[in-house]
Amino acid sequence: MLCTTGKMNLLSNLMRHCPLRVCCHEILKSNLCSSTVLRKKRKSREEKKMVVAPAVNIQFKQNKTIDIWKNMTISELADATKIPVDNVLEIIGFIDGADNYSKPTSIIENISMLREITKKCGFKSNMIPNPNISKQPSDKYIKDAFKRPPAPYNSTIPRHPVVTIMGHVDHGKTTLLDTLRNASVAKSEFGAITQHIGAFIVVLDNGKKITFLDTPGHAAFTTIRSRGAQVTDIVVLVVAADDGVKEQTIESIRMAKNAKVPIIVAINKIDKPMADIERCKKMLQTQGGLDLEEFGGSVQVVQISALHGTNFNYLIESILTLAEILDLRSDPNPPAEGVIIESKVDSHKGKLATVLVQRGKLLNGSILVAGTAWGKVRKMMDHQSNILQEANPSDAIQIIGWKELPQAGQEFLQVSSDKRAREVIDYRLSKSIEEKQIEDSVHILSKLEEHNKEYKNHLLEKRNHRIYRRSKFSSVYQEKLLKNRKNEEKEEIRLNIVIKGDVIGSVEAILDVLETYESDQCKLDIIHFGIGNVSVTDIEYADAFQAIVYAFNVDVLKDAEESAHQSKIVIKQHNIIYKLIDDIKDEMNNSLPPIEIEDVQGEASVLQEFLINENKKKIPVAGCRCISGTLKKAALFKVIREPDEVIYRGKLSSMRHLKDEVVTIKTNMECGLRLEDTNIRLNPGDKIVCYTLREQPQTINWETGF
Ligand SMILES: Nc1nc2c(ncn2[C@@H]2O[C@H](COP(=O)(O)OP(=O)(O)OP(=O)(O)O)[C@@H](O)[C@H]2O)c(=O)[nH]1
Repeated sequence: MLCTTGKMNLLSNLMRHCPLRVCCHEILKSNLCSSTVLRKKRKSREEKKMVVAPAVNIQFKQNKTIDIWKNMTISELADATKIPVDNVLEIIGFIDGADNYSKPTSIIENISMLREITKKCGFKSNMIPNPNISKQPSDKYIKDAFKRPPAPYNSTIPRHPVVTIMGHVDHGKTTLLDTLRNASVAKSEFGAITQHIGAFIVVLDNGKKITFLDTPGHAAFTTIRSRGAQVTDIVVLVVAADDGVKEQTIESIRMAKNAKVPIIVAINKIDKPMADIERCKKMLQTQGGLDLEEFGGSVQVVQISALHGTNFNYLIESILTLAEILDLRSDPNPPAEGVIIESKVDSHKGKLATVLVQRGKLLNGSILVAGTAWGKVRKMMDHQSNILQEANPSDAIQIIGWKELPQAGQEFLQVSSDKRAREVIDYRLSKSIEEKQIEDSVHILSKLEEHNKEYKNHLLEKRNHRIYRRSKFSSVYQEKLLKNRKNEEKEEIRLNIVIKGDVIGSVEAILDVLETYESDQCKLDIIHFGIGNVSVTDIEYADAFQAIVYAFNVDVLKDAEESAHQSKIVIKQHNIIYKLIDDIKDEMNNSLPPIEIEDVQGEASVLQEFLINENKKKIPVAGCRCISGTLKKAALFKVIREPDEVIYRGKLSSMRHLKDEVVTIKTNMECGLRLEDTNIRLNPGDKIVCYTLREQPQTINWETGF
């Protein structure tokens, strides 16, 4: 609401300009205030008149009609009437029940109120639909593009299987893929040259096809997990017959099972003299948890030699049989949908992406969106560089025509036009900025929380230390403290790392593998990851969190190298994923404190306690017999009371044989032992163990994470 002075100023202004003075006097009479108030305010009105009242020439009752609409704002009304917004607000101040409309942004949702205000401004009104409605973001109209709902079964047709090869390092995945790829080239009419596009299709004599994904197996699974999209239909698990089930064999089985993708086992290298097929099968059953067909389960096993191409026909047959059982089908009608398998910038062809079509027919000229990238299909090619006019479900093809490079793992969708693609991208970009802001604040909050926790632990540690020093080294208390400390340490130990890689596929593959290495002893914290050479920013991240930088297939920029040197940040470069993972595992092991191992030197049994006088105090001495090993005075001792309670840990202040102070006592010798803590009383039957401490490095058991 306007203050009375404001109203006065406006009124005086109106009176000067308004031809209907009576009307204004009426307003004055009915809405404003009594003559007493007027008199009181006159002085100040006169003073402020020139300053507050804008010099406007409002032509009231000009009978002009303006367009108005529901939810018009005060400033929109000011624009329509051409009255300065301050004056419109002042006019509103005279209207009963209009108190809510006190700002230029106030929305007038009440239509009769809107008409009243327009009338008071001296205009007639013409009601029109809100012209801004198409410009306003609305929750009801989401500009994103989505997958279509699944097609009914009877409008789908069979499609060929998409297969991923997985297995332990060096078990023959690449050799198998190479032999299959070469076979597919040899079969082609022109014997075209294959190029690596991340996938290839094998066409059989009977016309049946199989698409093999030639990306690292893990990358294909990352896609499944991150997008919820089923990229691969079947996993061929390669196990070397001379090596059996190994760590990454188990990991591959776990990933396939998690993604609910069926497995066919290819026992490879059967040509090798050390090949032990039966041992392999047993290991797959017991360690891998696979129910093999010949033991009554459903997992097919094929024995092959990837090097010599032995039994490839059986492998192909097994894949086709399983595909038939899986009844793989898809909707053949446009628009197309699928997944980006790989993407890169080619120096000749520009931005290229290998995509797997999962649904619909993809034609030249189609407009595609993938994440925040879009493009128009200018050219489609297979792995033999054959130009294609169309691609169908389960086909893996290379596409040229991207405006921006899409990322591996993203789903692509066909949209109706360039305009629609831009609308989707704009929407996704604005949403991703919002999401990034939320993510950043969550990250900061969680880091703050962690910091608070660490600070609390620090206080706890300090407090424990104070109590520890004050206490009389009570052995029971020491035991408890040791236990507490172990628990606290458990919470605190973490390895912080930064990961940089050459392409998104490899970074995702690394992240995916790391996800499977969880340990309660040491938390792995990936504080930052990305694509490209290691830069100063990466070093800054690492410095802030005291992290190690892992560079996969990328270089370290010169200034980043200097910055790392100055801030003593370790950068480790690798070009084999498993070596990098092993290195991280080693670092995790190294960050664990060594555990203390007690090496028992000898044991004594307390026969009787003697109390000797010393400085008017009675000091207990244990009369013992050494029952095993040797007691060494310089070592540590613990006293164990039945049933199994350690009541003292510490040193001896004296060790005597008869009257002599000695440094060792051998088995069967009798002795008098005096503990450093003279408050500990001893009972016959107590056991006194002499031990030394040895530090032993800890290693994490990856099977259990402990
Ligand atoms: N004798 C024999 N050697 C094989 C066979 N298959 C693969 N090899 C050899 O085993 C070694 C490793 O094969 P790769 O195909 O590179 O194994 P991989 O699983 O792809 O290894 P990574 O890419 O390191 O994970 C190579 O020296 C191959 O020649 C086979 O059937 N018989």
